[in-house]
Amino acid sequence: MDFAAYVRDIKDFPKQGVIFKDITPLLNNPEALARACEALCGFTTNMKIDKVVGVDSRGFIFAPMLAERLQAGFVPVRKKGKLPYKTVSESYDLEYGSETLEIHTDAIKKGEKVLIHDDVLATGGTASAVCKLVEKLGGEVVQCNFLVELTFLDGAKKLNGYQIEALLQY
Ligand SMILES: O=P(O)(O)OC[C@H]1O[C@H](OP(=O)(O)OP(=O)(O)O)[C@H](O)[C@@H]1O
Ligand SMILES: Nc1ncnc2[nH]cnc12
Repeated sequence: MDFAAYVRDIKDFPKQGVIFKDITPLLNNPEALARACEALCGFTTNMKIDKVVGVDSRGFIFAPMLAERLQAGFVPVRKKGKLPYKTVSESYDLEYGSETLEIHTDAIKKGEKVLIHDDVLATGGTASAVCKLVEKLGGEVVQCNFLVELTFLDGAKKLNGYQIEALLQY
């Protein structure tokens, strides 16, 4: 399927100079949504996955669907101040700002195999912060998968040593 036909460019959002990859047309189309989910699952064939981590907020769209299909648990990584229990946190820069992400301390057990999912890999700041959070809890990151990778922003370099998969590359 031509997934690219369902991702549109929005110029200067959320800031001047950024070309925002908007995945809502893909979410809006039942066939594209189902095929995208299937393809993301396909990246993990023959892998044992205990937990799927989704990143606040657009990572929350597919990560629970992937978890259900992979018979894994779902773990939300949230922006600062949103998780109610004890957390560990990590601050980072992304394409258009900086942020702090948090995870519950009991969300991942030592040695668990973890798939990290987010909609977009841009500079890699977000995903590498999430890898650090998982590892702080003793989890093993077995793959980071994305709908979209903006290769010109070199996010893969920041994720050196991790397996990265993306449905679409620009
Ligand atoms: O590779 P990076 O440069 O770190 O950028 C990628 C991150 O940016 C976006 O999230 P954003 O923080 O805009 O939050 P949102 O999902 O709530 O829109 C996107 O969903 C990724 O999480
Ligand atoms: N250009 C972009 N489009 C959509 N999400 C993003 N997150 C970081 N950069 C982005």
